[in-house]
Amino acid sequence: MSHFSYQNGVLNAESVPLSQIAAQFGTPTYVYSKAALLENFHAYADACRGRDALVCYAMKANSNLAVLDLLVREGAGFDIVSGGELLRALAAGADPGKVIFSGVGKTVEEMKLALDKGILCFNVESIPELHRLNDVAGQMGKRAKVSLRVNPDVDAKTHPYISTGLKANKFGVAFSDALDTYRAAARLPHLEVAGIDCHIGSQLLDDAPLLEALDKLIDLIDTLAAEGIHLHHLDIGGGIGVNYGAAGDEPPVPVGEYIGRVFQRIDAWRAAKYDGKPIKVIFEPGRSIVANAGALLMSIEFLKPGEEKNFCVVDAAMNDMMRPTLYEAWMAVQPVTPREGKALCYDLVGPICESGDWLARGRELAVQPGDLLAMMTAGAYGMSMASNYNTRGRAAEVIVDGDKVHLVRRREKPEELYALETIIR
Ligand SMILES: Cc1ncc(COP(=O)(O)O)c(C=O)c1O
Ligand SMILES: N[C@@H](CCCC[NH3+])C(=O)O
Repeated sequence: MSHFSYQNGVLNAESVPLSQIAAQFGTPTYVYSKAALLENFHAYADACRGRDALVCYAMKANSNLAVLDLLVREGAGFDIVSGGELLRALAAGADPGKVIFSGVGKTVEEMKLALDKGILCFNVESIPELHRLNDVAGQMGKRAKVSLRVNPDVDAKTHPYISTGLKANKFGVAFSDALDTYRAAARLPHLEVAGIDCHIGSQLLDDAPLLEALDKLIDLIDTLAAEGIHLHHLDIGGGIGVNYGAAGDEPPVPVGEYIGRVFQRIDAWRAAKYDGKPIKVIFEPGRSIVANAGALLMSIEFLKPGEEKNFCVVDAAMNDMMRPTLYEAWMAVQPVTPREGKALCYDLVGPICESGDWLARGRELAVQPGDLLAMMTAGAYGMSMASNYNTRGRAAEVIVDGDKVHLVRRREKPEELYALETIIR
């Protein structure tokens, strides 16, 4: 169910008109629906109920503290990729015992911080990383729990920039090297081999590649068990993709169905081969928790008819939402208060000095300067990828809860953007 809908001719977030939010907080503003966030998280959590499972929200998708806090209160764990994300998760009250640390380039300082805070597991991606973590843990008198991120060489059939599980990608340990790498890890005194992990890519609409990767991990767990290396958890990586609403797009497989199929396979395997030994299952969804819970609200500055194209110049830009220019991603754009009248075909562009500064192309819109537009399904990889390019302050963020609106990040002021810099005299 969408928590953004037209009521009395105005697009609402839950029961608040977006026009009211724009009047109160200005534009561009990210608007999130609390009900949608919770519903999306519960699609995972409910499907895992009664199971030894953990949903670790991949906070890179949207790391606003208020979003994290809502998920902490629902029992979420977190998938982090930096020391900064760890501190952010802890600031939101996360239980470090539910935090897993992914990423190919963990620094010594990040490892120290994570060991000090007592995270659940490091998802290690290479042999040099294993050695670094072993050294750091040894110096601290600790044993680090590790899982190897195995690259199962499965085609996720998604955009090449967000496909991560192929041999050509920088991520993980090659499947053919996994056994030797586990043996090496098991010999290191300050590591405890705890699990296995993979993440083959993002925005997967079909779960077949995910299940193919799961089968490969299961085979490897059996091979390891035969060598006396017993794993306690299996982490299958990111979640299912979302429906961005482009014409002809396939709908994503429902989250509950996907998780059901994961447990079916795991149950069949444990009954047949793994002697019914317990194994915790970890999921790392990001996009599917937050994407459709968010919209980017913007105003039209100018309409600029061109010889070849008409441009609709808005006050949001590629620094607020990178997905279109970075991946040629199609994002839905809706007028907040639709007008009667002739629609024209527009490219939606921002004020940044780059031809790549576009948010949508070839959209039929009946609009006037000053009108509000909402970019839909913008809650994931929107604000978290925003920058200050062109010395633009990042957008405000609000969370709507029923008829209440909470400002959860105020708009940056231009003078804050150079406050960290120093002139040399
Ligand atoms: C290691 C890892 N886990 C989880 C995710 C989250 O993926 P998604 O947002 O597709 O659920 C990502 C991002 O692709 C990732 O790199
Ligand atoms: N940032 C990407 C997803 C990358 C996922 C991170 N591994 C997007 O907007 O679709």
